[in-house]
Amino acid sequence: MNVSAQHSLTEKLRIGAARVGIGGPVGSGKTALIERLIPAFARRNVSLAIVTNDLVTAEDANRIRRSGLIDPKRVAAVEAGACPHTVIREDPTLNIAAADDLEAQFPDVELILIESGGDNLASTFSLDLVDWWMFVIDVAGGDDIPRKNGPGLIKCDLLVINKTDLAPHVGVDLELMNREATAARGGRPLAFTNCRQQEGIDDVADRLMSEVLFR
Ligand SMILES: Nc1nc2c(ncn2[C@@H]2O[C@H](COP(=O)(O)OP(=O)(O)OP(=O)(O)O)[C@@H](O)[C@H]2O)c(=O)[nH]1
Repeated sequence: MNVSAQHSLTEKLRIGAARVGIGGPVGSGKTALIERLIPAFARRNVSLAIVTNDLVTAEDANRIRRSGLIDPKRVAAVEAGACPHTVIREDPTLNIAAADDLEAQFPDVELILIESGGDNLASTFSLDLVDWWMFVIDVAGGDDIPRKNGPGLIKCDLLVINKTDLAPHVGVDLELMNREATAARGGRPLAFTNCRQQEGIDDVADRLMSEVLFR
């Protein structure tokens, strides 16, 4: 994490919940990752709230509310009405307001996960909105994705490569993907997950515990 991000994180923690972005292409498994992280944070006694972003619906928020994993009132929906990155980067006002509202309703909240709508590889989060962010790609999108050097993949605090269970079915060499993604990120961290079989989820949760919540 760079110095300004660290500073922003320290400032934010002093006045409220830490805010963590989850971005990535359509269908890479952002909502599935949140559904796995909710119980992982419950086991770690972290008070959680969630903001989802969709284009013109509240589809992802309703899916999480229906899951029974979290109090539905702790899930807020933002309808972007535009390219998803506009409301997480250019003008994050709607998302900041949604997170502020959750904090006002639930003063004990320690961590707010903000899921972007599915976007392209150039999608990034404003540090006015989040303190730390993940970018989720999936194995089925192709093992050439890390070689494309998209800003989302390069700049995020943690790259998550999901759907490892599909690797044998789509001819992806996970070791090669690991080497190329690590090189593209200059050695910064990445995690492999399989949300279907809950693999790698605890590693992601533990990283957030130490890097974001300092616990
Ligand atoms: N095989 C497999 N399927 C997965 C995994 N994670 C998610 N999926 C499936 O991939 C599809 C998309 O997952 P979502 O969690 O909806 O993806 P998303 O990134 O939130 O999608 P958008 O919000 O539309 O951008 C669903 O059918 C999931 O069940 C995984 O690790 N393995």
